[in-house]
Amino acid sequence: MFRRAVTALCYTAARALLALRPHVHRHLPSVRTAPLLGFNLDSRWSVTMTWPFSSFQPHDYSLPNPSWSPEMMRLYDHYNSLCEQEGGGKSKAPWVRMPSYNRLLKYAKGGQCLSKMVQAKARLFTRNMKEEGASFEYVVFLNKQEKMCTCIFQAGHLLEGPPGYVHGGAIATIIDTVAGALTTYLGGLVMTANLTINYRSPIPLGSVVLVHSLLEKMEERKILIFCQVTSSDGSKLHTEATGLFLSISLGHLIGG
Ligand SMILES: CCCCCCCCCCCC(=O)SCCNC(=O)CCNC(=O)[C@H](O)C(C)(C)COP(=O)(O)OP(=O)(O)OC[C@H]1O[C@@H](n2cnc3c(N)ncnc32)[C@H](O)[C@@H]1OP(=O)(O)O
Repeated sequence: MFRRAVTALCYTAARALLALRPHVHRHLPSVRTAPLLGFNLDSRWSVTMTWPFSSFQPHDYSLPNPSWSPEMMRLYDHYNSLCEQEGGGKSKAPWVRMPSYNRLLKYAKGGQCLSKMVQAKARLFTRNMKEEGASFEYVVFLNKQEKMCTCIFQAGHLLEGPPGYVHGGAIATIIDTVAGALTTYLGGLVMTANLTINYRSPIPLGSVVLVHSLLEKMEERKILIFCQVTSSDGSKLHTEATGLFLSISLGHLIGG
């Protein structure tokens, strides 16, 4: 009974979201589900926020906070200056800042009847830390024309792996997140099927790096992405990765 109610609620939210969207890109049918992940793609390929559950606007974690270092702010200001501005300025600009929230689908149930406690407390892995600057501080900029993303990532002290350096799992997480953001833009709801990572040089804890994610190939449901993590000036290669993402239906997430 509860399970059916949750499923019905999800579909109702999805339908409400789709109704909000006046235009759907004709060549990418699965992009219809993108609003579920917190952003909306209109006919000009801009990204605008949607929030289906109430008039309450959730916190956008991709905006600057006091923990951002001068280097993080410098890069943020640089990419932000390349973006479309509210009110129509730079409307031809290819770059868009992607908003980022700490939950995606409020009543997701992971294919089973999750307890109300789990549902209420579920938070996106990369946005679950209250202390600003302690773990993942990042902002993703999307280049619509080039089908690529650049993420500015500041790795906080709780992401330590080897002493003084970032944990390989944390690096994999930010790569998965940035590639996931790009593939969500390109293909709607997606899941990571395969991630292959080569760690080339360690990332100092607390430093700011760039995570570049680029579309390599898109064949039906399969989206192949290439990623590189470099120092903030681009001179040092830290990590390279390829990722295979598969477009999925909403049913794959919320179970049958
Ligand atoms: C701003 C907001 C942003 C939001 C930003 C959000 C960021 C978060 C991003 C995090 C993303 C994640 O971590 S996702 C969590 C980690 N991933 C998972 O848990 C996925 C678990 N796996 C699955 O659920 C499933 O295996 C799927 C969905 C990946 C695929 O299942 P399926 O849909 O049934 O597809 P299936 O028929 O098996 O395969 C379809 C085709 O893909 C191929 N294929 C399938 N898997 C693989 C594979 N690993 N390697 C090679 N090829 C594969 C098959 O051979 C087949 O090819 P052919 O015969 O057609 O040629």
